[in-house]
Amino acid sequence: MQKLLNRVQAANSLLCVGLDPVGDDAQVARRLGEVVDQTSEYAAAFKPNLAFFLSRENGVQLLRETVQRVPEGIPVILDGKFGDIANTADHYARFAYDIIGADGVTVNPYMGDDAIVPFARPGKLVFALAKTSNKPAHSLQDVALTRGGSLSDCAATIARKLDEAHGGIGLVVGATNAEAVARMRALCPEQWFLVPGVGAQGGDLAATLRAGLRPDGSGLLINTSRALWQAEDAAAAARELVEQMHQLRPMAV
Ligand SMILES: O=C(O)c1cc(=O)[nH]c(=O)n1[C@@H]1O[C@H](COP(=O)(O)O)[C@@H](O)[C@H]1O
Repeated sequence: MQKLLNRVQAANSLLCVGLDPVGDDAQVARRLGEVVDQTSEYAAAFKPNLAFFLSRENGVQLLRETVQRVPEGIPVILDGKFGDIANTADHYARFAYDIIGADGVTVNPYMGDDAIVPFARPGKLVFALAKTSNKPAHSLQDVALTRGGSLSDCAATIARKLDEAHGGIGLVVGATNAEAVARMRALCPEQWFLVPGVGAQGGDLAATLRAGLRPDGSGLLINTSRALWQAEDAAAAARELVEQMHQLRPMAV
């Protein structure tokens, strides 16, 4: 987490710039460069979504170039929502870290601990899906377990225990349900949450910060993707979000 902590402090920002590139090849190559360059000053992290690269010819190469363009010191979280058994997960980890050069990943914990642990390497960040931003997922994640709590509570608890054992493991919690953010924070008081859903999905930034910030005023990475990609002035849009965070945060990071 050290790279993330250093960057959050240096930029005084909790903004994660999501990179979900759409358009033709020429537009995408140009716009990716613009968004990275224009938002870097305000970015605590970048989160390229793997699907948006894999759906293009030469997408892996484009992803590598994009990661290389991110200034030194800003963590890159590869959003692949990886989630396979241990030996397969190990290959995904090699792809994300050794081929792409990412500092972190998102993982889907449905297959259990061994879908997560191969990604836990010194200096790397692993964000396990716990309570996602999309409403249809709740028919699964809200299932009540006979032993108490819901499936998403269980995912959060697994992530907390793995963090205690391995370090560097956080949660993905959607910004579309502030109550759920508060619940996840109650279950996992210390961990970092990657929080998508502000912007195109209509998540409430103020309510999310109130519900999810730790007492030290940190612990959340607020992701927005389409809102920055589509902005006429990505720098201004990123700056505005960071300024809103400063106004809403009870304490400096
Ligand atoms: O893991 C994620 O990043 C993720 C989890 C989640 O619960 N909801 C969610 O929207 N995401 C991702 O976050 C990004 C949200 O994009 P925007 O809705 O355009 O800001 C996309 O890349 C999604 O795949």
